[in-house]
Amino acid sequence: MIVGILKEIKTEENRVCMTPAGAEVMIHNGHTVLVEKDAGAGSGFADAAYAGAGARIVDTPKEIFDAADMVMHVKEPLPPEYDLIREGQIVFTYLHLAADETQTRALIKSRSVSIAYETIQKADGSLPLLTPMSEVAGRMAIQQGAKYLEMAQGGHGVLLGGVPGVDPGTVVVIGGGVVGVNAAKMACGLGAKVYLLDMNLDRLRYLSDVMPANCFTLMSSPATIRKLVKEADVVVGAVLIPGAKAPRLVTRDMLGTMKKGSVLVDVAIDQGGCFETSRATTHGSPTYVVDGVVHYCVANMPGAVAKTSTLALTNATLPYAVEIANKGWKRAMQENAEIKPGANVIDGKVTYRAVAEAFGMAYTPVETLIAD
Ligand SMILES: NC(=O)C1=CN([C@@H]2O[C@H](COP(=O)(O)OP(=O)(O)OC[C@H]3O[C@@H](n4cnc5c(N)ncnc54)[C@H](O)[C@@H]3O)[C@@H](O)[C@H]2O)C=CC1
Ligand SMILES: CC(=O)C(=O)O
Ligand SMILES: [Mg+2]
Repeated sequence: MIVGILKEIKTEENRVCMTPAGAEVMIHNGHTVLVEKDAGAGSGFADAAYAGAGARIVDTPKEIFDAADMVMHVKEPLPPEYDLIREGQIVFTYLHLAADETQTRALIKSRSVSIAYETIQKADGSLPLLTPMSEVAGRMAIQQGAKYLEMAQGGHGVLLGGVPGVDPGTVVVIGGGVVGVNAAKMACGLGAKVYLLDMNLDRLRYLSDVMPANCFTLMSSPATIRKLVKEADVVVGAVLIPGAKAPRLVTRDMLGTMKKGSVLVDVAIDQGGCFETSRATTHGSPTYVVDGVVHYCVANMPGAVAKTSTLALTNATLPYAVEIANKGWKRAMQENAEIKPGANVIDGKVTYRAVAEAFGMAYTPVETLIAD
């Protein structure tokens, strides 16, 4: 198979979807790897390192889309790329379609085989290609929250850890999955008072066992969220219903009850966001203010710490990419039950139920497309 490694074009996105070490493994499996010029530069990988691993460097994304059987990215395809995607071409990357109807329609039109990192799923329900970036984004959420609490950044001037004789800040984390637990750990480490909310009681039992004493676990409900946001200095949105649009948990009305200069960090913005007033922002212009509350809603947070993130992401994606390249997408989905739910849009059909439901489109079970 010819595998194409595209350079990211999203604002301030410095990650790359495959390292030179990954390219070497792909090539040892008998594949040809094309790498767009400077694709790895933001993550510290020079073209020469890819060439040394046996990859071919090409000048333009068009050359990659024209030649590759499978194109890989980190972030979703953007409008300048839509018309370059070819029928039958495998597109393997984060897609987050339930929050993006334009992209969904573009992928339908392309008749490509679009496989989303974020819906590849293990039998225990975990999302192995989302987890590493959720670890990064969860940890970053507290760095960002702490920064935007500073007065020069629009915050109300609270130090999350407090100091002897002065109360620490209060952090409310909604969603106790990978993002949530990583955010809560960082906030606890700084010495903040941390509330960690989830809807899953077994998960709350586990969290209450493993988290430090300054982390309080609570069952998530509108009433609990309404009460806690009034006290919060930082609220982190970290919920997920896999593949679906995020539920709106902090409403416009609740926002009005929050402290001026408090900070919302909506990590779930890539699935549409879990605060009613959230809209996606970029690293170039990461925040805006509504009702005096600073909103940070960057949809590709890990892109800002690309050296860590690229390594963490490619550790997770490479085995799946190699399996898809070795077997082709159909056999990979027939033989690996984790890859099958990655199918989002295939040959013009929406094959992920939550995406179809988000836009009232017809749903085609992927099983009907991979049967021999
Ligand atoms: N903005 C960015 O750069 C990044 C965003 N993300 C996003 O962060 C979000 C969270 O991801 P993960 O932590 O990996 O997911 P996860 O599946 O590990 O955790 C989600 C948690 O939310 C809980 N939940 C669902 N509904 C809830 C509700 N109403 N109240 C409280 N909890 C609720 C679930 O029980 C689960 O424990 C996803 O949308 C993911 O795509 C992840 C990485 C980077
Ligand atoms: C998960 C995701 O969207 C990201 O890492 O950018
Ligand atoms: Mg998008």
